[in-house]
Parts: sequence; structure tokens; C-alpha cells
Amino acid sequence: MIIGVPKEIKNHEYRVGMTPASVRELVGHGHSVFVEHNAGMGIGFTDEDYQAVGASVLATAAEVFAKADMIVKVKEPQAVERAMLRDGQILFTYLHLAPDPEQTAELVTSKAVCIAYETVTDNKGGLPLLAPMSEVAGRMSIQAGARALEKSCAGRGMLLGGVPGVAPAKVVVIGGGMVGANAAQMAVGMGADVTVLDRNVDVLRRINAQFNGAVKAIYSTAEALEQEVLAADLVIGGVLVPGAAAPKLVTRDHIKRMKPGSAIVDVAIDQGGCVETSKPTTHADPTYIVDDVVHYCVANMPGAVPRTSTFALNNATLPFIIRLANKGYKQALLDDKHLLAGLNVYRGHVTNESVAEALNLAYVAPEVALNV
Ligand SMILES: NC(=O)C1=CN([C@@H]2O[C@H](COP(=O)(O)OP(=O)(O)OC[C@H]3O[C@@H](n4cnc5c(N)ncnc54)[C@H](O)[C@@H]3O)[C@@H](O)[C@H]2O)C=CC1
Ligand SMILES: CC(=O)C(=O)O
Ligand SMILES: [Mg+2]
Repeated sequence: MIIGVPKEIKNHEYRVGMTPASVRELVGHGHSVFVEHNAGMGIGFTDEDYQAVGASVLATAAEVFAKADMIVKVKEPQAVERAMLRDGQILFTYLHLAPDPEQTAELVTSKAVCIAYETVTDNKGGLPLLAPMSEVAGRMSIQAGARALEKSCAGRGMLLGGVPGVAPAKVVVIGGGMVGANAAQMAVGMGADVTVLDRNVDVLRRINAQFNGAVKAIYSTAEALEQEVLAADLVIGGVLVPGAAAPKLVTRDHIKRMKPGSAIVDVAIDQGGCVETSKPTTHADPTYIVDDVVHYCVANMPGAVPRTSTFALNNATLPFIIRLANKGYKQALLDDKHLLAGLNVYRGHVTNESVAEALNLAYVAPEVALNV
């Protein structure tokens, strides 16, 4: 198979779909890999590094898209990239379609085979291709939140851990999954007073055990959520209903009643955000203020630490890339229900039920679509 790796073009996005080590594996399996000029520059890989493991370097994204049977990326394709997709071409990347009707419509029109990292499942009930970036974003959310609480960012002027004699900041993490647990770990490490809310009791048990009681694990009723959010200095939004738009758990009214100078890091912004006043921001201009609450809503947080993130992502995606390349998409998808769960758009059909429901589009089950 011919695999194409374009350079990422989203704002301050320096990750790359495949490292030279991943390319070497694909070439070892007899595949051809075409990498766009400077695709790996953001993490210190030169064109020569890719050529040394057997890749060919092409000058433009247009050439990569024209040549490849499968495009391997990191972020959702931007409009100019969507225009280059074609019937039957595989697109393997993050998509986050539920809050993005325009992207969904264009992927449908392209008739490409669009497999989203974030809805690939595993047999432990997890999301193995989302997990590594959620680890990164969860850990980063506390760095971002600590900065947002500084006075120069219009924050309350609080140090997360306080100092002896002065109480630490209260950090409330909504969602105790990958993002939430990693955020809690960093916040506890910095000495903050940390509470995690989730509506899954098993998740709360895990948080309780992991932190040996040092993190409060609270069941997320509307009542508990309101109480905690109104008392918080920093709120981290880390909820997810896979494939679906994030539920708006923190309302505009909550924001009005939160402490002036408190901060929210809405990590779930890539699925639309779990805060009513959230809107996507970029690394170039990450925060804005609503009713004296600092909002940080960067949709590609791991892009800021692209070396760590690219390696972590490739560790998870490589086995799937190899299977797609070795078997072709149809056999690879039919052989693995977990990869099949990643199929969001298939040659003109929306094949993820949550995406179809969120956007009010017709849904075709992936196994049905593949067998037509
Ligand atoms: N902004 C960014 O750069 C990044 C964003 N993300 C996003 O972060 C979000 C969280 O991802 P993960 O932690 O991997 O998901 P996860 O599935 O590991 O955890 C989500 C948690 O939310 C909980 N939850 C769902 N509905 C809830 C509700 N109504 N109230 C309380 N808890 C609820 C679930 O029980 C689960 O424990 C996703 O939207 C993901 O795409 C992930 C990586 C980077
Ligand atoms: C998951 C995601 O949105 C990211 O890594 O950018
Ligand atoms: Mg207020």
C-alpha cells in the first residue's frame, strides 16, 4: 500500500502522523511511504531522517494526497485537506465530528474511508488511540490552569499549592477518565486541594484507590456539580461520551456565579466542550474571559508538546496502521470490531451512531456499509 504523511497545518500543530521509526516498520512490511517536505521538522526530524528509513519526500501536501491510498495524520483534516480526499482513500486521524457539521458534510462528499482515532475501542472498554493524548492533555491542563490563575492572565492570583500558612487552590475535575486522572495526578503533585466528579462509580473507586484518598471522588449529580464548581478556583472539563457532543454540564449561570478570577480548562472542547460558554481557542491565543472567569479551550493541547505527543500517539496507532496497510481497509475493519468502531464516515455514509445522532444525519451501521 502507498501511505501518505502530510505536514500538519492546524494552528501551532507540530505533531506528525508517523515518526521515522513507524515509517521503518511500514517499509519493512513492503509498503511505500510518502512524507511531505518538513513534516517532522516540528519534532526535530529532517527529510533526511525519513529518507534514511526508506520514505520518499514530496514537496507538497497535494502530491502526498494524490499519491497515497491511506493518509495518516494527527488532527482533523482542514478544509484544504478535505478538498484533496478522494473516493475510497483511507483517512486515519482524529476527526471529532459530532460538533463539526461542516467537516462531516465534506468527508461524506469526499467518499473517503474515514477512521477516527478517538472512537477506536479496546476489549477493556477503553479508547486506546485517544488515551495517549488524553494523558498528555490531562497533565497539561494543570499547567495551563495554573498559568490562567496568575494575575497577568486575569486570574485570581493564586498559587495552586499555596504555601505554608496559606490554603492551596481548589481544583475540581469533571470526568475521572484518562484526562481527569492525569489532571488529578498533576494537581495533587503540586499540592492543590483536588476533587474529581464522575457519574461512573467504578471510575470513582479507581480514583479513590489511585490517590489513596488524597483526591475527593464525588458522584456527579447536578447538585454536587454545582456545589463544587461554584467553590472551585480551577475547573478542568474532562468528560466524554465517545463519539458524541460533550454534555454542557457547567452552565452560563454557573459561570456568572463562579468566583471572579477563577479559571476553566475545558479539555473536552474537541467534542464541543462541557461548559456552555466554551468556544475553541488556539495555542496562539489560548484564553478569553466570560463573566470574570478565565476560559482555556485549546482543541489540540498536545500539539504544544509535540515530541512527547507524537511518540505516545505512534506507540498506539502503529499496530493499526500496519494492519490497515497489510490487509486493506475492508479486511482490517471486518477482522477487528475495535477498529471498526473507529469507522465514522464510509464512502458517503455516516457510520458512527453518536455522530449521526448529534448532527441529525442518516446512520448506516459500519458492517452494513462495508458489505454493500
Ligand atoms: N483538547 C485537547 O487537546 C484534547 C482533548 N481530549 C478530550 O478530552 C475528553 C476526555 O477524554 P478521556 O479522558 O480520554 O475520556 P474517558 O472516556 O477516559 O473519560 C471520560 C469520563 O467522563 C465521564 N463522564 C461522562 N459523562 C459524564 C457526566 N455527565 N458527568 C460526569 N462524568 C461524566 C465518564 O464516566 C468517563 O470516566 C474527550 O473529549 C477527549 O477528546 C483529549 C485529548 C486532547
Ligand atoms: C485528541 C486531540 O484532540 C488531540 O490530541 O489534539
Ligand atoms: Mg462570576
